[in-house]
Amino acid sequence: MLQPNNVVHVAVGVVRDTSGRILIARRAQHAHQGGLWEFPGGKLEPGEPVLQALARELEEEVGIRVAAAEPLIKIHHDYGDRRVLLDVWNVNSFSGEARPCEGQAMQWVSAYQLSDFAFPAANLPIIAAARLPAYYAILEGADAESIVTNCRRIIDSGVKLVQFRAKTLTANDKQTVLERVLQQCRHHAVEVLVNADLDLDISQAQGIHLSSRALLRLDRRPAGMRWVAASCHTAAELQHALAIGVDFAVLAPVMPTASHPDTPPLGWQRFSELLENANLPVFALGGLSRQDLVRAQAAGAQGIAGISSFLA
Ligand SMILES: Nc1nc2c([nH]c(=O)n2[C@@H]2O[C@H](COP(=O)(O)OP(=O)(O)OP(=O)(O)O)[C@@H](O)[C@H]2O)c(=O)[nH]1
Ligand SMILES: [Mg+2]
Repeated sequence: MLQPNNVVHVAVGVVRDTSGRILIARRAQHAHQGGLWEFPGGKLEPGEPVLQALARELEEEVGIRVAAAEPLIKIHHDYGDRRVLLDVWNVNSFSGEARPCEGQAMQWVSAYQLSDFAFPAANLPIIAAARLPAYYAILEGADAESIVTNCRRIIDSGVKLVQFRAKTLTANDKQTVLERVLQQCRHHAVEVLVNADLDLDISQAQGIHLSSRALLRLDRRPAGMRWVAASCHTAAELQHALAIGVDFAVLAPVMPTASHPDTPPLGWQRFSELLENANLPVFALGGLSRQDLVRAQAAGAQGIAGISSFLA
């Protein structure tokens, strides 16, 4: 891809072994952002396609041959002395055994250990993206029992990230149902974010999900939460999410939906344009199903969010 002359386009790999551990290496002291940890990768040569650069850099730096890679996230960052576009790919399929070919320190770590290491500033959203799954299910239901049943179906379908959005329940029921959902999810290592509009005690949950209205009212990230997410519909909302330190966003509606028939859909083209400067992981929402994952990732998304699509 052609970048403005002064932007350094970099191919970066989040390389995972069969147990899900991620490969990190330490940058040489004399290098740009020297001494900090990184995901292996490097600059594109003039005219070189990004996947070719990724394969070349991973072979040169850590001695592996990439068999397949999927787009994870693109980050634009201005270091003051250099502007970079980090073009980050998931590499789950490769041959050879990783080794530090340039004498660098190298380690395999779990996604959660990544925060124990010092990375360059641009890497914060890459670490969030590396930890997040590809599906985010929104848990709703007409009454308490159907919410608990839907939760079971979501868990059985293998989804690992859920937003609790039980808007139909009475104030009394909400907290009780949340506790049942949290218990169910904990058993299956499923993380739960609670919609902020519900106004519940969320100390046992893993995160909070802000509606776009709640997002715009805040001027800083809510404290004490592993995950802070936000619903966005516009570039301004995405920028505000980034400014206050939200970990990831949901951008909607991509396609027409029965639940919001009067809201014009963004379509994939506009969706992808909005993501160009988002600099944080974004799930696509609205009229989509699991089958749209490859399309969504090609448009720059972390993955797919949905209500009914996960209950099939
Ligand atoms: N590979 C890599 N580069 C990163 C990361 N995060 C980040 O800000 N960068 C920046 O992206 C640029 C990539 O440069 P690089 O030093 O890896 O490039 P390279 O392998 O081609 O090195 P070379 O210049 O020695 O040939 C640097 O400015 C570096 O600071 C990351 O996680 N991995
Ligand atoms: Mg490099």
